[in-house]
Amino acid sequence: MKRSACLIFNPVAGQGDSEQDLVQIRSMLEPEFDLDIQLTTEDTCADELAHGAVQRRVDAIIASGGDGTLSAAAAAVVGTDIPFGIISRGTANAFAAALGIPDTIAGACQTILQGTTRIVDAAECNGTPMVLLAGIGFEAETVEKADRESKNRFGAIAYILAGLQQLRQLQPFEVEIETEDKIIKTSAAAVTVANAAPPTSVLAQGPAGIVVDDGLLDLTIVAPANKAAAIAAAFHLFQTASTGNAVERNDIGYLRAKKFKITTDPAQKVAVDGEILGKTPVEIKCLPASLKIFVPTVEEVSPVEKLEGLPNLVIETKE
Ligand SMILES: Nc1ncnc2c1ncn2[C@@H]1O[C@H](COP(=O)(O)OP(=O)(O)OP(=O)(O)O)[C@@H](O)[C@H]1O
Repeated sequence: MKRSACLIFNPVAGQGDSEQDLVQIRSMLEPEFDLDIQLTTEDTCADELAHGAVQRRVDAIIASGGDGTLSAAAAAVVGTDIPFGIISRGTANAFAAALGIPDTIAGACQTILQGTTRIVDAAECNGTPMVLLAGIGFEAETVEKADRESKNRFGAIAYILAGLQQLRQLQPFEVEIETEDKIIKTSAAAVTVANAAPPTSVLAQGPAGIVVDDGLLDLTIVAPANKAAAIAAAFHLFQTASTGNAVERNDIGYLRAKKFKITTDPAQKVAVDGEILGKTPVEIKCLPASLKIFVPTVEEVSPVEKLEGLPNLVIETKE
């Protein structure tokens, strides 16, 4: 008998042809799964559909859409033992990048079909489930500026444009961060608490790698003195994220803990997994080993050599 799976599909996500995408997903998954396809609408959000599927005790829940759809569906699956599949069709696809899942439809479906699962941590921000990260200050303002129209026109560049626009109005704030064993007070322009983060979420990249199943959250504080320092700090974070080194600048700090209580003066906007949640204060805690996700059987290894395409290329193999 085929396994049952609920496919939650956002028909307006991303910039592709969603009818064609759905045909491709069905042709790959239906031979293996008895698919119950549920389309999101303006009023029926992915978490409502995923909650329904959890109650029906399906064998798998698969979400397909942008990061908004994926994190809303994941939020409903957190704390259950139902495996969760991700098929990204959005603008930034941070969810897939953070969890090491292919962002092509074929690669994502293949990952689900192979059936390998991994149990990862999730988190909770003021009671709302979170899988990736909470951005306080700068990032939340950027999320709000990268609106639907801008994403349709510019794709992922919308976030960079919104970030540059936001840099012009860099507003530092006072922050108090309380962990299980200390209270830290400082000034900051951005505070980011990550359970998992893609390399492109530069403001989360203080530590030398964010581990998604260590039972801990990683907090990064970015506190540049001016716009030039902000650009230098962002570039440094970008570099450290690509090389896997921890940051070494006085205006960037980081720490790890199971939970954080964060207050700011003045109150700052908070974005959780790319959606505006509200304003500070927030309490964020790790929910260890609470989400089972389909992952590739073999981790993709980045190639160590790339020579093809170079002009007049000759490669001689030595004896
Ligand atoms: N059928 C629909 N019609 C209009 N809006 C919808 C529909 N289904 C979902 N939505 C809206 O889509 C938003 C979620 O979009 P999602 O994140 O999946 O895609 P995206 O915005 O293209 O991707 P990204 O977040 O990567 O930019 C939610 O705000 C939801 O209300």
